[in-house]
Amino acid sequence: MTRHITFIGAGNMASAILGGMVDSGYSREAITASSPDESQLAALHERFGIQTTTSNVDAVKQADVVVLAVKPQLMKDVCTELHGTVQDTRPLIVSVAAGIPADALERWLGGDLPVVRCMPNTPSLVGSGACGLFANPRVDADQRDLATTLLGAVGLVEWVDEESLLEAITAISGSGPAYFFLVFEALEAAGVKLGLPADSARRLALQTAAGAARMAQQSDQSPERLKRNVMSPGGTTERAVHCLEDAHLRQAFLEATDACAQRAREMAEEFGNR
Ligand SMILES: NC(=O)C1=CN([C@@H]2O[C@H](COP(=O)(O)OP(=O)(O)OC[C@H]3O[C@@H](n4cnc5c(N)ncnc54)[C@H](OP(=O)(O)O)[C@@H]3O)[C@@H](O)[C@H]2O)C=CC1
Ligand SMILES: O=C(O)[C@@H]1CCC=N1
Repeated sequence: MTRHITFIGAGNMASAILGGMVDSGYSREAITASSPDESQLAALHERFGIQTTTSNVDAVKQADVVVLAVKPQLMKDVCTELHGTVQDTRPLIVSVAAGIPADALERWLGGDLPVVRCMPNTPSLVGSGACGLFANPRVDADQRDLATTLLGAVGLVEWVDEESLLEAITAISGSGPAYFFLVFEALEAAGVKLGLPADSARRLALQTAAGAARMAQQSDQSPERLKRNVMSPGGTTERAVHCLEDAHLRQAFLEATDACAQRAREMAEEFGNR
C-alpha cells in the first residue's frame, strides 16, 4: 500500500528528498509539500508533479508520514500548529532538522508519537544521499522499514541507536557536501592559476572527485592504500600530499567536524529546550 508522505517546508532538503523519491518511482499523487512560499510550491509542482498547499494543517490530514523540513528555529511553532491534527491522525513523524532532539519534537506535537530523527544531505536530490536515522521508542518495526524506504529511495541509510551519534553524522555527511564543494572550488581556482580555462579545471576536478569516490567505494583497498598507489616514490603526488600534510589538512578536518558537532549540540540547547 502506498503511504502518503507530507513535507512541511519546501526548501533545499524537502525538494532534495521528494525529488529523489519521485525520480526513483514513488507515486507523485502520494506526496504533498506545504510552505508559505507559493512560488516555491509552484516550482515543485511544475518540476515533480506533486501536490502542494500553503496550509500545514491541511497537508498533514491525509499523511501517513509527516516530514518536518523547516529551519530548526521555526520547528517549535510549526509543531505547535500541527499538534491537534497529528494527535488525531497519529502519523509517523520524520524530522530532518539539525540539532532538534526527538523528545522536543514529540513534546511540541503533544506527546506519545513515533518520531524518527534523521540527518540527510543535499546529494539526495541526485539519488546519492547519505542519511543517519534515529528512532524514538514508539517507532515500530513497520515504521522503521517505512523510514528506511523513504530515505533509502535517495541514497545510503545508516541507523544509529544513540541519538547523540546524529551529531557525528551531521559533522561527516550532513554538512559534508559543503566540505567537498569547497575542495572543488579550491581545485578549480588552482587549475586556473596554473593556466587552465576555468570550465576545463572544473570538469577535471569534478570528474577526479567522482572517480576517486567511486573507486574507493568499489575497491577492497583502504583509502590510505589507494592514496599510496597514486604516490610514486619521488614523484609529483608525493610532493603535493606532503604539502597538504604540512598545511595540517587532517587537523583542519578534525577541528571543522568538532565545531560542527558542537554547533549541533548548541542548537539543541538553543531551539530544543523551549
Ligand atoms: N540544507 C542542508 O544541506 C541540510 C538541511 N538539513 C535541515 O533541513 C531543514 C531545512 O533546511 P533547508 O531545506 O536547507 O532550509 P530551506 O530554508 O531551504 O527550507 C525551509 C523551508 O521551510 C519553509 N517554511 C518556512 N516557514 C514555514 C512554515 N511556517 N511552515 C512550513 N514551511 C515553512 C521555507 O519557506 P520560505 O523559503 O518561504 O521561508 C522553506 O520552503 C533544517 O532544519 C536543516 O537543519 C538537514 C540536513 C542537510
Ligand atoms: O548547516 C546546517 O545547519 C544544515 C544541517 C546540515 C547541513 N545543513
